[in-house]
Amino acid sequence: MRLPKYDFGAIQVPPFCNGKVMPVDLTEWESSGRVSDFCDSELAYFLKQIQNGFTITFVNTQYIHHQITKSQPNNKTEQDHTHQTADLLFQNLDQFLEGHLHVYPAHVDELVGDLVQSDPSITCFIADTFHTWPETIANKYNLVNVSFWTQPALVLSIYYHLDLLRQNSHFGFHDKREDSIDYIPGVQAIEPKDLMSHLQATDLSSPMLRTICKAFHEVKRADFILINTVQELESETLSALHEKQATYAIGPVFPSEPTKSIVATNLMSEFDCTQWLKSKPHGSVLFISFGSYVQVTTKDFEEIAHGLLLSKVSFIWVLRPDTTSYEETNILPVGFDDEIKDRGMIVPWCSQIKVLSHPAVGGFLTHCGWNSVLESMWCGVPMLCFPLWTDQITNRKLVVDDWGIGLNICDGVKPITRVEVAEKINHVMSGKLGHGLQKEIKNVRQTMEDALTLNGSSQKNFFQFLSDVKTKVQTRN
Ligand SMILES: O=c1ccn([C@@H]2O[C@H](COP(=O)(O)OP(=O)(O)O[C@H]3O[C@H](CO)[C@@H](O)[C@H](O)[C@H]3O)[C@@H](O)[C@H]2O)c(=O)[nH]1
Repeated sequence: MRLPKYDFGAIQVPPFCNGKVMPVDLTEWESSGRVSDFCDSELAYFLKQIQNGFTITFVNTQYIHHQITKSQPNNKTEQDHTHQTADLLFQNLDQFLEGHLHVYPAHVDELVGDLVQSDPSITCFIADTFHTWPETIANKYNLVNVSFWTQPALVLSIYYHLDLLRQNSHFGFHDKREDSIDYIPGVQAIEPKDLMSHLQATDLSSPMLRTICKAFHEVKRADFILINTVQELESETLSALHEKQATYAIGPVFPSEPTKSIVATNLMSEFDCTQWLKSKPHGSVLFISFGSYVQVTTKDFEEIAHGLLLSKVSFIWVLRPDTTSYEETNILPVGFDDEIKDRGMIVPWCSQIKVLSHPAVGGFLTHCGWNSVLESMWCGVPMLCFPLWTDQITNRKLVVDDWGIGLNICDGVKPITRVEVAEKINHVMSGKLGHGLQKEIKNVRQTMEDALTLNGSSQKNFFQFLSDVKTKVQTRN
């Protein structure tokens, strides 16, 4: 079913909610290859699981839908309704967020209204926690409101208690307090420097902070919150959240055999690194990736490149075409290719989880995006942390300070230097330090595996969630 095109008015943002509405049998969808084209694999798998006893309608954005269609040269059945506004997405984040706040909700409202009218059996509404409108819309159409959180419980809990941070002058002031934050329920004392980057800002009127304040006000009124984390890893934080609201840790949300997954995580084609990895000794290769969209400054990029040369380790480096804002296509230092020869491999994209699970890989230099952290833990690969913004700053604390499964690449205050990069790489890849990290990460992997077994916490939480949703729906009816 395709809904009519909406007019996005004066603010030009990528068209959101009028994309593709898929009343899906995901089994069929997958075998027809459509899931594999889908860029948000977390959500696809999540939907597949949740299908248990439910019918799912998946609403995709028109922009993403267009990207998917474009990537399929043989797909002649889909019409292209999309404006070419994609580049605006990150070129002007503020403008994008203004659209997100002011234009988007009306369209979601209209879309959900149409859906509910055409199918009155729709009872439940699942949306990403960062959205600012779920409560209003769920209420209007009498739907059970489920918030889906894609970062650690620690990060959710901090956003959840923004009011406390403000009362204590740790957020929203120019001369913020610099002492530890020890009053967030279920959260051990945390330093202000470890807060998410958005909370380090002081301009409360910025579109980002307005979005955050509104979204985390809304989430308090959700009926249920699903979190892509593991109960045993964040038990105190989750218990404290659960006292306030029904919260379910159901992670890690990726296929139980991710290396066999047919779900691509991006529309860029994946470079196959297997043959190259086969030629390398066990645990000798460092994998480097900064996720799907953050950019590295040109200075940091250069220091990392030189640090790699100095370290002498073998590596695979994912360099997306937009990894830095360099205009030139060749962004690597002069002579880099000659120096690395067959020691290093640069790829535009690959299957990260396949690379991480290869025995030749012994370390991961990561920006600490939550999916990367989960995947690294799953594959038992110690991390070298280079957080860039948002939750990555706080995720680093979990990885290095709390779980002891990674090292900092730098102190986060002074700029990184090539010498320090090389030293840290060598620490992770060899010697006593590396072995200690490996021991800890094996325990974490075991915890994750246990959570996913039939009697494990994530499975149990998930079934509890399904049962609670059914009860809630019945009560409402
Ligand atoms: O060559 C590559 C590089 C990455 N990936 C995948 O891309 C995803 C990257 O996700 P993540 O590590 O979470 O990073 P971002 O794409 O940067 O994720 C955004 O969303 C996350 C979840 O909300 C946040 O934790 C991050 O801070 C935010 O930047 C992972 O599944 C990787 O396996 C690949 O498959 N191949």
